[in-house]
Amino acid sequence: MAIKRRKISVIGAGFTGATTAMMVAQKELGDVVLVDIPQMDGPTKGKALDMLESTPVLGVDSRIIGSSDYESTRDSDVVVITAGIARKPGMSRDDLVSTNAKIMKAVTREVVKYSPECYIIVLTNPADAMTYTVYKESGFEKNRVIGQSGVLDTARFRTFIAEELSLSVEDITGFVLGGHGDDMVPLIRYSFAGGVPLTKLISEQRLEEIVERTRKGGGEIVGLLGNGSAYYAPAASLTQMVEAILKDKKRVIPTIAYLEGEYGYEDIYLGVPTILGGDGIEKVIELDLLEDEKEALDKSVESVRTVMSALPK
Ligand SMILES: NC(=O)C1=CN([C@@H]2O[C@H](COP(=O)(O)OP(=O)(O)OC[C@H]3O[C@@H](n4cnc5c(N)ncnc54)[C@H](O)[C@@H]3O)[C@@H](O)[C@H]2O)C=CC1
Ligand SMILES: O=C([O-])CC(=O)C(=O)O
Repeated sequence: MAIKRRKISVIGAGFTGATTAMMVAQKELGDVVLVDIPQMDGPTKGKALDMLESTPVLGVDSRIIGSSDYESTRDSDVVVITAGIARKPGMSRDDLVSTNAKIMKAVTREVVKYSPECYIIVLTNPADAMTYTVYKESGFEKNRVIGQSGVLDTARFRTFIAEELSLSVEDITGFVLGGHGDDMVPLIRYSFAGGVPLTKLISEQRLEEIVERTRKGGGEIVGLLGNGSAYYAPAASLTQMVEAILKDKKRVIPTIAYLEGEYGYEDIYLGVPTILGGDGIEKVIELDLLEDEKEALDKSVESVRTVMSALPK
């Protein structure tokens, strides 16, 4: 039997969606379908064609098309959802909940109709509550609906630590747990520079400042951009997750996963370390937490539950 080309659909052709489509194509992870609303049909097709015309120069054979018709997404292996509104300065991610929840429901119905076997990765904010919404609307198993926050939040933390120590970003590891909000929990105890605990290399006060900058990392970019939110690092994070699934890499990365008792929480999507591979979230990894770490995570869970309580029933 002939080997089938992989297909990745990206819903929402705005800043994050278009950048993700380009990065996924550049890595030749498969063919890409970029989808937006009918009113954006021309610009969506235009962006996709422009990307396609870059492939001879880049030397990659990914086909890229733009569309406002979900028929084009038929039989996708992975669908990335970036559709919805982004925050502007002065807003919190949680202010997006009601508008984006409606969009998630509409988008999910179309995605499921054409790709009932796919894996869905959700980026749209507030990401924990939106991933929960997509999970409920899709009727998929929990491992097939995955949210993005931890790769990005950890990448920000790693960037700031690498800058502080003048070391390669590659040699900094870390985990950020909890909801994708200002009370996320960067876990210092599980973060290392070349295997050396960060507490041996950076003062407690400086680490606290870096944790605080990480927590507010999204807001820092929103403030600088003035009219939208981050998209290069979010797109790189999504691309890493798509790759982990399509290549069955079994990466140990933080994702927004559905919890059924892990860490003591039930019926919630939350950022936790997971194994991401060919069957989506193959395992939630439970780290031992100290009392203050658990308290910080409880606080983050409270914030996620508050946002969830605003979801349309
Ligand atoms: N979880 C995370 O770490 C991150 C989440 N985000 C979130 O991702 C979302 C997208 O951000 P951007 O791409 O910067 O926004 P954007 O405004 O550039 O793009 C959003 C696109 O979604 C489209 N859209 C709206 N309704 C749609 C529908 N029903 N079907 C298909 N497309 C639809 C819009 O036409 C627009 O092109 C926002 O909610 C943002 O807050 C952004 C960065 C990181
Ligand atoms: O801050 C935002 O609104 C976008 C986002 O989630 C991030 O960049 O972390």
